[in-house]
Amino acid sequence: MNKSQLVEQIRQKQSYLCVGLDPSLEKIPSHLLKEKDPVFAFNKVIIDETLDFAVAYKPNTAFYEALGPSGWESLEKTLEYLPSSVLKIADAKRGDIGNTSTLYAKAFFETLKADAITVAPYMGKDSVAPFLEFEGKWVILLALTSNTGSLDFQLFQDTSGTQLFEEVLKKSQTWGTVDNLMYVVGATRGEKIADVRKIIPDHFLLVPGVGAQGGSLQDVAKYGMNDNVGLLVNSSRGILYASSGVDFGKAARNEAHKLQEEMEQSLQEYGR
Ligand SMILES: O=c1ccn([C@@H]2O[C@H](COP(=O)(O)O)[C@@H](O)[C@H]2O)c(=O)[nH]1
Repeated sequence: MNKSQLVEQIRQKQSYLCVGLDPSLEKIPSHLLKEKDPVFAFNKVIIDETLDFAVAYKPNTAFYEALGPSGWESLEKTLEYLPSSVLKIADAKRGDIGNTSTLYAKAFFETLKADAITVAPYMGKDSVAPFLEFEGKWVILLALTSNTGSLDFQLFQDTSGTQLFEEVLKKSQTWGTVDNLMYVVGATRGEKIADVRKIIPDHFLLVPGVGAQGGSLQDVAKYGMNDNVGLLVNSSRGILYASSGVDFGKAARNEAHKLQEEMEQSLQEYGR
């Protein structure tokens, strides 16, 4: 999915919601455990119920890898099930020396057919470039993450006052374009999104951290929205586990709908 198709979907659905598909066997409703593939059965209901309100889905690969081969199979089936009208993001946080990155890229873009993958920037340009060589695919580079540990390195300032995440943005934006490179910026750092936008006004941001982590959607919209909206805001647990009963699909739908309505309001407020 290219940028204009993504923006078109956002405008059509009046939503920039990304649903995080992070299923764990301990948390999915117990009646699904009798299914042959409980993880896929769970994801399928979540996708069916939220599709009206979401433009992207983000399975975090850890939740599948932890289950061994069957988990990988559930991930494959989930990505296959998602329609081409949504952006399929593999949240895998990969990145390694060049030849290894190429194989990660093949695994996620060619074998699993994801549209986008999250990549860690720490190993530098040659670890990210192989992902950017895949036509029509997206790299989503970690810039300023939502966890408290982002204080350890990402907010570290050099002697000129530049913070590490700012350096990551400044340098890495030359590696790709606004058509194949996005950035992860946590919703828990709402006010910092204004600093991010000073460096990369036009790139899309993938913003996790609303819902279970308590980030503010209003702040994200206020500081992060650009002319093309430029935002994909993720919620995983807040949607997936809105109910642990047989009504989990409807409860997920309600949560996704609530977020979509807030998003629609913000789109109107900022004239997008
Ligand atoms: O900075 C980051 C980067 C990635 N994540 C991932 O997003 C989801 C958030 O899940 P919630 O349940 O909505 O909190 C999860 O997959 C994280 O690994 C992040 O939270 N922050």
